[in-house]
Amino acid sequence: MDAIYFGWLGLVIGFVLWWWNEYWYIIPLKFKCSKSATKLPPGHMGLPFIGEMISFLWYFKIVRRPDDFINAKRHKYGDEVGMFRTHLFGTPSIIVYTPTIHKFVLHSEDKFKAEWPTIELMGRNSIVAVHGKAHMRVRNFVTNAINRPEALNRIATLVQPRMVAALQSWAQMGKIKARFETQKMTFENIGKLFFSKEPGPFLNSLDKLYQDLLLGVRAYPINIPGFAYHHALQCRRKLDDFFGMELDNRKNKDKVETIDLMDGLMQIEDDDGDKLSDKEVVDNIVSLVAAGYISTSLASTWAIYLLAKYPIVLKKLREENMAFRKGSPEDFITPKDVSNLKYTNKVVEEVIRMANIAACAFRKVDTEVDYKGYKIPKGWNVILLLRYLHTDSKNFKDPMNFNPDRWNEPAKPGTYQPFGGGQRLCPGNTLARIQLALLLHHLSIGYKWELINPNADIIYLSHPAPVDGVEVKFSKL
Ligand code: HEM
Repeated sequence: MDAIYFGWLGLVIGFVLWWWNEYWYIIPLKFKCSKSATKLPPGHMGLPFIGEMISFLWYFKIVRRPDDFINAKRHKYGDEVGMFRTHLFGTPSIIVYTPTIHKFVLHSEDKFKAEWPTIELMGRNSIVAVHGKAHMRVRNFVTNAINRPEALNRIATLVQPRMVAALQSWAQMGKIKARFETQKMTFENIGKLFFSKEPGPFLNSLDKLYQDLLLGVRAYPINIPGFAYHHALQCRRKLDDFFGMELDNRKNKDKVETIDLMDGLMQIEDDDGDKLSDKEVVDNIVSLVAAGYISTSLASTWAIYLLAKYPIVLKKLREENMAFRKGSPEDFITPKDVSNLKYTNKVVEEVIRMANIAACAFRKVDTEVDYKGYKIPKGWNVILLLRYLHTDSKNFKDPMNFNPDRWNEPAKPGTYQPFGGGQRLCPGNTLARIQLALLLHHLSIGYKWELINPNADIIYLSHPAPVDGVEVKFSKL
């Protein structure tokens, strides 16, 4: 009798929990929709509070097939409009996964606002935090500082010595974890390019501050001692102190030469002759380092991994780069050489496509939107699954195959968005591409390497990477 009673009770509780979010979020909206011709996108809102997080984590963390999260939904609800409703990261959300709707969302900044949950860590004046005209203004400064021709020319000159030194030291070690070593090399180059600091104990301490800051960006914003977010805020304050002092030192110099990104941010003037305020310079240099650090180093890690997996690609890459080799493998190449390295540039794109470093982009719906007869409710999140564009066989033939030759033809419009799009298109994309091409040059002409665990699993959270950190045997050619 008891067993039957508890069985029924369990069923009833299960039923209520399963449908709770639907009643809570959807029924009021459906009532509104019934008065208009629009309807909500298909989908399910999951359990109270956690929504569909279990399913998301199941695909991303446990079975490690992230794209099947969407495939399962496509299978269940069909492919009508390229979006589903769900509840993820504590918020009712719409997931979008086709080029057309990605374009619509990325190019409608007035309707879909980029929003960071932990904005204090990036700074309220940072490019990622501001909107509308304020965003355009800061963005102009930032893109100008990074992408001025003289800034890009400097990149090639400044990053190659550290790259060459790092590769030589890897060969001496004989066995490395590429993820760890590329991270170290990237931060040393960022130190040089962005704020002219040489490798050493001080730069290492800044590196640690950034690593902890970035842990806080992905953590729940609980500002209590012992929590990652609280510690990240402390790191942020220390970074503010450092960059504030650096700014004062630079302002007190008689003659300021534009040598790095921070100088660029300090000096550039807009059409009205205005410069960024001190706070704006600090917030933006902090967030540029944060945005460029792990992303660029992961691209390098993936290049090492994929080239080891695909020796035929490495052979072609080597042949092309050998032809551009100057006197010795340690000699540097110029940005002009890079633009002539046609196959290398295809390898760069293919690494970035396969690596899917930024799996998603997030937006908050600012005003209710009707899209092709479907309602996207105000206040919900929109999650753009950038990675899914690159792994969908509708967009790329045999998508899981690392094939730089696919770039003999341009990608179909809207299918390749590793750097996002619209007004928030990554301003560091050229910098990231050039750095990767330079690394590919020096790697391919001077070194050989072999994966120690060729079948290592791939993890997808917080960033995609082989679980062993890409352990390789590394030596001179
Ligand atoms: C392979 C390397 C990189 C990848 C895959 C990448 C990816 C992205 C993506 C997808 C976005 C758009 C996010 C959104 O729409 O919400 C973005 C924005 C951004 N990225 Fe990158 N990024 C990379 C390297 C860099 C570098 C090197 C820098 C700095 C120099 C940088 C700075 C930024 C900034 C500041 C934004 C915000 C732009 C804005 O809000 O207007 N990124 N990045």
